[in-house]
Amino acid sequence: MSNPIQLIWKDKEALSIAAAYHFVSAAAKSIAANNRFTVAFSGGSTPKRLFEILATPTFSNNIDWKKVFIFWSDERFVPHTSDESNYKMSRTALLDHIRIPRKNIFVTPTKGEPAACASEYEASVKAILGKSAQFDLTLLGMGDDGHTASLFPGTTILTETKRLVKEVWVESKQTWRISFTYTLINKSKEVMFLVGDANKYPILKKIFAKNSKLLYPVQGVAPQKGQTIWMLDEAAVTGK
Ligand SMILES: O=C(O)[C@H](O)[C@@H](O)[C@H](O)[C@H](O)COP(=O)(O)O
Repeated sequence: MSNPIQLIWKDKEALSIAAAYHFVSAAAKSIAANNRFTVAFSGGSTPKRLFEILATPTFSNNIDWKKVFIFWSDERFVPHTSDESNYKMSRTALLDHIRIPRKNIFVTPTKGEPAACASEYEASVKAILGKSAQFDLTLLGMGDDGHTASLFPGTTILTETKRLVKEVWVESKQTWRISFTYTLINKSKEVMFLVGDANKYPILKKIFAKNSKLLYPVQGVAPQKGQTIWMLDEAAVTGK
């Protein structure tokens, strides 16, 4: 496990542009090495801005989308047409504007029972990634309660070790979610957190403190063989 890298940008816009450059370069490297780029998207307003930037020709023309395979690190258990859907957000911000084969987009199933949908999604992950279950890049955000993906404080998924994807009941939101587990996230070659805004400061301060205690789900993200990059803005690291 490599030490996490922290990069601090002036504001959310600068952070998103930097993340877009990083995404282009990560895609190019993976495609050069393995002829494909496997990436997990996340929800939240920060990834949304990244996706909008990636949709502009400057960025999208530099990505060989035919070789990009997209999953979601977590999804709300709502129809794909719902404004709550992370897939819908990604579609409107990015996927509708690029030429990517439909077969490269692995939308989280959200019809029927959450447990069956989670198993089905796990099977898709295994089918595409094979035994290694290693994404080239996993994008994550962080909520102001310290959750990441749908690994919320106090939920049973936090102690799941066998599964790669699981359904989770989130009491605080009275809703089902489908989420990657730590096991899957921590196999990733690279994890990139996108965290902007002053409301993230109280948690960042605690988790980046020397000898920090294990307090929040986000602290369980530690890729075994991969690299974590925190893309932060000044507001998130100063609280101002
Ligand atoms: O579904 C959710 O609970 C949110 O989408 C969440 O997972 C999100 O990633 C963080 O709250 C960060 O969101 P921001 O990028 O908007 O700060």
